[in-house]
Amino acid sequence: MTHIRGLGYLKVQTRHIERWREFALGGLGFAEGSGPDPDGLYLRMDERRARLAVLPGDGDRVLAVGWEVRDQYALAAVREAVEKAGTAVTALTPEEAAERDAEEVIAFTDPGGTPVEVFFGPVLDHSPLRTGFAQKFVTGAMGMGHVVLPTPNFAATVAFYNEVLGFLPRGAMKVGGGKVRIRFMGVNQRHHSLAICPAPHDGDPGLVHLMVEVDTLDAVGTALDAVTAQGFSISSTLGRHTNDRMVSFYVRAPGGWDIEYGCEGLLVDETSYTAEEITKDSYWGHDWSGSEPLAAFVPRGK
Ligand SMILES: Cc1ccc(O)c(O)c1CC[C@@H]1C(=O)CC[C@]2(C)C(=O)CC[C@@H]12
Ligand SMILES: [Fe+2]
Repeated sequence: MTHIRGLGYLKVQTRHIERWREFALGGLGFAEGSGPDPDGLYLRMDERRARLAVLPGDGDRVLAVGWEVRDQYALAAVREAVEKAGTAVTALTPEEAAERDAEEVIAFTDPGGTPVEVFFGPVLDHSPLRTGFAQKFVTGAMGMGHVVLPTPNFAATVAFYNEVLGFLPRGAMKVGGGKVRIRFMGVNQRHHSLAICPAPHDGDPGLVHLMVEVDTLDAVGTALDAVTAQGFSISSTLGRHTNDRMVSFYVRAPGGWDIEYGCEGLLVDETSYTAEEITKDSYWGHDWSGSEPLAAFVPRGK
């Protein structure tokens, strides 16, 4: 049983805030939101003030992966489980929680080095949402999307999410000549809210990709045209994944990680689902041959 309901927010730092602004607003059709840092880029997808926060800084790295729980009791249960597993937990101050638009937040680092936050009580923004292509982002009970995290401690990281945080296994795919498996995990009807990938190091950028889902194929195609026209590098062409049936493309964000932008993701029925092993990432498409190397997979110093 997991208390975690979905991916709530993602906070990243970048050296390229102006390029990020063009990318997210004109290219991906996020709506501009609001937040505490006047120089920050706050991106709205729904009735939250910001789902994706991009803050200017001296590097490109993930600052927090925010997982949402139902209430204060669920948050206390998560805190107890993480502490019992021997991981130090920080309870953020009410001021720090308010900065994240949440009532209460705890923070800790996972075995791969990713900064994790767990929160309840998101603050809502009820003003009309105007997305760039009049598309709707698929969030709600499915959370904001999924993240793929790199880790140099693969087994420990997978065990932490499954056994301490209670993420449900949602299948795997062999990589690296069959020696290791990428592992997918879910907490709601979205096939995966998280995937864990073996990587040579921790540290920057600490992300492989963030997937966001929209309600129409036309919005996916429109975003693909827009980021292409803006000169962003397409890491993978359009394709349909075999596990979550998502039709998506991947585009390189400033900072060396990707945004996956898709539609038509599967709804998992837990009464019949069993964890599968896929042998192809996609039924068609998803040509990665033009991809610039993902920073998470390039050994340090190269
Ligand atoms: C296989 C798969 C199914 C559903 C997804 O949402 C999804 O992101 C993936 C994996 C994509 C994966 C990646 O993100 C980094 C580069 C990878 C490891 C490849 O080189 C092939 C599969 C790619
Ligand atoms: Fe993905």
